[in-house]
Amino acid sequence: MNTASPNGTASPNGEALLSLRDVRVSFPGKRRRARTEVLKGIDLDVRPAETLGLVGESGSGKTTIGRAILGLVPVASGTITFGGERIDTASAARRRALSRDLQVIFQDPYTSLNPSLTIGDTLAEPLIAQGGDARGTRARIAALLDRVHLPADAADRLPREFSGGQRQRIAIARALALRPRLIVCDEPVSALDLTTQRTILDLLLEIQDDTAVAYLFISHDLSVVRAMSHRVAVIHHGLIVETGESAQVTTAPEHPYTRTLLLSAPVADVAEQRRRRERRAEASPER
Ligand SMILES: Nc1ncnc2c1ncn2[C@@H]1O[C@H](COP(=O)(O)OP(=O)(O)OP(=O)(O)O)[C@@H](O)[C@H]1O
Repeated sequence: MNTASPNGTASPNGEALLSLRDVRVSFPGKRRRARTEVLKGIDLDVRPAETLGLVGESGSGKTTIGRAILGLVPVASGTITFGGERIDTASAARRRALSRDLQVIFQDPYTSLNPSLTIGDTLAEPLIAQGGDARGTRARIAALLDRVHLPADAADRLPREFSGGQRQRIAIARALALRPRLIVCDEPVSALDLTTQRTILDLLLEIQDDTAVAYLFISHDLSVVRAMSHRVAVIHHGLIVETGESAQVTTAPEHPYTRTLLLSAPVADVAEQRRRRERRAEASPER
């Protein structure tokens, strides 16, 4: 069975592209030699060409999952496999090779681009690192800028000449440079205003339609996750408490924490705010 998608395509079932099994990550704690376990046994699957939304409150461990997948924090136990290959134990050289297939877009477009490199050089870096020649690299940069709806002359300019939304387009172009199979999108629109958010989200959907790239879409914002994802996983205190089809998780959640998350999501509609207050009061009459 295929699942309905936010962008009209279907989410293919079957073999996962990325799998996390019982993944645990801990950091040094406040007391000497003590460690704080931040991920407490994460199980996750992202299928080819799908968007898995990962939602949870601040500090629940979302970014740490993304960083563990990218090899930026050590995994204490459990396994991460990508395309059938175990990657949590990959060497630095293998990691560099994996960056062809596994990419990331960070939250802050103001710090994620090197301020002293032109956009052309920023986009050329991964292409040259993977052995691209000068002519092919120039053509690919032009195609990437076109792909993210930026003019060709953007290649000669520096990041400071671009707005936050345009910088995020550049970060997306850089992530796409090597035609990855999966992009970890870590809060890719939360630093942007609402109108710009919509255009960046539309761009990500458009790119997925064209390229069948899979996204692990990390956000604290349930409405954004609902709009973007085929399936949604909910994280609470370092554990996945619920995973399911986006519509099901965001309208008829099974876990009490997901229900709380839904009721506390901000809404513009005043009548809906009132209804939620009433539902919250019913859910906890003692308050
Ligand atoms: N390098 C680190 N060293 C120590 N503690 C860390 C480190 N990275 C993250 N943490 C802690 O791990 C917990 C989870 O952090 P993480 O950034 O994964 O949460 P998050 O769900 O992405 O939150 P947010 O939405 O605020 O970014 C937090 O308590 C954080 O302080």
